[in-house]
Amino acid sequence: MSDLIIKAVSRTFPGVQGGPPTQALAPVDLTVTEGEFVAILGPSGCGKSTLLRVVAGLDQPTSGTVTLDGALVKEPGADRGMVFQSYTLFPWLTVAENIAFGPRERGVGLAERQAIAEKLMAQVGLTQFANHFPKMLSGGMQQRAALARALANNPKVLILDEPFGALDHQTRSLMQELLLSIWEQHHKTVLFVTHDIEEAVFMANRVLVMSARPGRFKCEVPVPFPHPRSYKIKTTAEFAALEERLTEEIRGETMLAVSSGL
Ligand SMILES: Nc1ncnc2c1ncn2[C@@H]1O[C@H](COP(=O)(O)OP(=O)(O)OP(=O)(O)O)[C@@H](O)[C@H]1O
Repeated sequence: MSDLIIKAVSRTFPGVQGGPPTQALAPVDLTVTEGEFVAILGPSGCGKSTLLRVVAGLDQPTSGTVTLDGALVKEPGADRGMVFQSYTLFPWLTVAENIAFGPRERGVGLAERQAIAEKLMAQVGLTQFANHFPKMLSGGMQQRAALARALANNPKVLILDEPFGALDHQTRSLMQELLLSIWEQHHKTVLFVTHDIEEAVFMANRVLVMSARPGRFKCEVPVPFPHPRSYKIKTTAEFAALEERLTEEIRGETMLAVSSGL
């Protein structure tokens, strides 16, 4: 099983210009089993992005370890695909070239990487924009391309940090449905950070709430809705009850964060 195991991971940043160090993350433990979709919510500044950066191998923990499929994570790798809030496509590459970038880096031949790009462009609805450059695309289209690029190496885990945070409400809802349908087809392991409670409940199998900084996991809420899920579940009483519970949990932490000036 290619479980993602986060064991006693903490991160403290050194002080800036003689100031005190910042403990972003208390030691946290989390096991995400293969094929699970886990969403993480928490107040601003509680260390969510820090945790994802460590899992991605973009940052080193102060203590603890991250293992994927038993292998220690030390640096970014093709086994983890990432999408961030800010648009991170290479501006000098077309949509097709952006998506094929990872396979090209791994030495995949031209025909095979073109086939990968075509399949993924069809999946995210960008076939007609294969030769467009990122600046010619809307924000939603850029994030669809970013998602396709993250999937192109067929990663074991998708690491998504507020990927829809900059999108308008309607585009965001469509992106949630797209990601959910991709998950329902491929059952990738997903670690998803968001500020949007509805988004977390709609897509995840399990929602974790982090405490105010230094972040630790405060509570865990399983999401029992069966798949495939329709956007219509958002209007059910069960959905509203989960949202309400999570709102209460996060509200307490956000008030703590604000009162301590985090
Ligand atoms: N490179 C860094 N150097 C110093 N401090 C940092 C660095 N990166 C993050 N921090 C601090 O660590 C804390 C956690 O930051 P992080 O970005 O992980 O929070 P977050 O929960 O993702 O916030 P948000 O929800 O607002 O994106 C913050 O206090 C932040 O200022």
